[in-house]
Amino acid sequence: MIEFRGVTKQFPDGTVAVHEVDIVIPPRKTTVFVGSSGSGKTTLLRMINRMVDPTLGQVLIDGTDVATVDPVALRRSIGYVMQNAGLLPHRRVIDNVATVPLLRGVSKREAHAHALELLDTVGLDRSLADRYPSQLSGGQQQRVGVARGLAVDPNILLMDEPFGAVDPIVRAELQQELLRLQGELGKTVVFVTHDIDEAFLLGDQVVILQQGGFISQAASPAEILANPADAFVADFVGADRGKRALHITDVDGRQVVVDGDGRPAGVLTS
Ligand SMILES: Nc1ncnc2c1ncn2[C@@H]1O[C@H](COP(=O)(O)OP(=O)(O)OP(=O)(O)O)[C@@H](O)[C@H]1O
Repeated sequence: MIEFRGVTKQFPDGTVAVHEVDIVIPPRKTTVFVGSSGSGKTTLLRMINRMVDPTLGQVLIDGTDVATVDPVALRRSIGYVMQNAGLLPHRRVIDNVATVPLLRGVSKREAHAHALELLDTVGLDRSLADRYPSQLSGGQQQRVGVARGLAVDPNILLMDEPFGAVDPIVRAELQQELLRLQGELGKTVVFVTHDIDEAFLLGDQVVILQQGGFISQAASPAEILANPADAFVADFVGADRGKRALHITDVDGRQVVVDGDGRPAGVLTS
């Protein structure tokens, strides 16, 4: 379990990125931070592995304040996947995946064998292992980024807009892959996005942030849709514009569910 207790982050230039955040991130579930640009999502995420330290308050992992843990050791024990995959361009795919285990002292043979298994896990052919990142598609690079994040077998996987830079079709594939992986691996995933649809698809818990790093609501997608905490949330999730309002129409005796834009969403069965 990860817990933020009264966490505020003010940068030296005076910008308050995160304001008095209290939140519990349950284990083995996916929690998504969602909000518009500059609402403090990345800053919150980076406080988990001490890439950023809070100005006030505490971040605890299983009851231990991360401020008491060596930052390098902490970072090497937590998976981190970033936008554009963040791969090292002059290193082969297999070396990119094996980077952190090698730094932790795992033998090269073992690290490479595990890296090949991880390519299987993320749905990449092992024949790609010897390529360089520039010889892969954007979606393949992201998968390598996920494999690298999983390479130390972390309990916690941090993902910062990992699918932001790929086209919508590849993005939908990667989202489904993450759902599959999460079903198999059961990591504590903390995922950042500015896309509410992605948040609702992936999140067991969705945390909606406003400018200034305030949490408007933290709940399951169903709870947020049913009971948006305030007008900001209602607007952000599109509830008040009828975007997500579903209704039922009768087509040849079958009840078809149609969304606010008139698109069929499914058929009602009893
Ligand atoms: N090192 C820094 N120094 C000063 N201000 C910063 C620093 N890093 C972030 N900020 C500011 O803190 C606020 C929150 O930034 P953050 O990157 O956490 O937001 P975000 O929600 O992740 O945004 P985006 O979706 O654009 O990545 C912004 O106003 C940003 O300009």
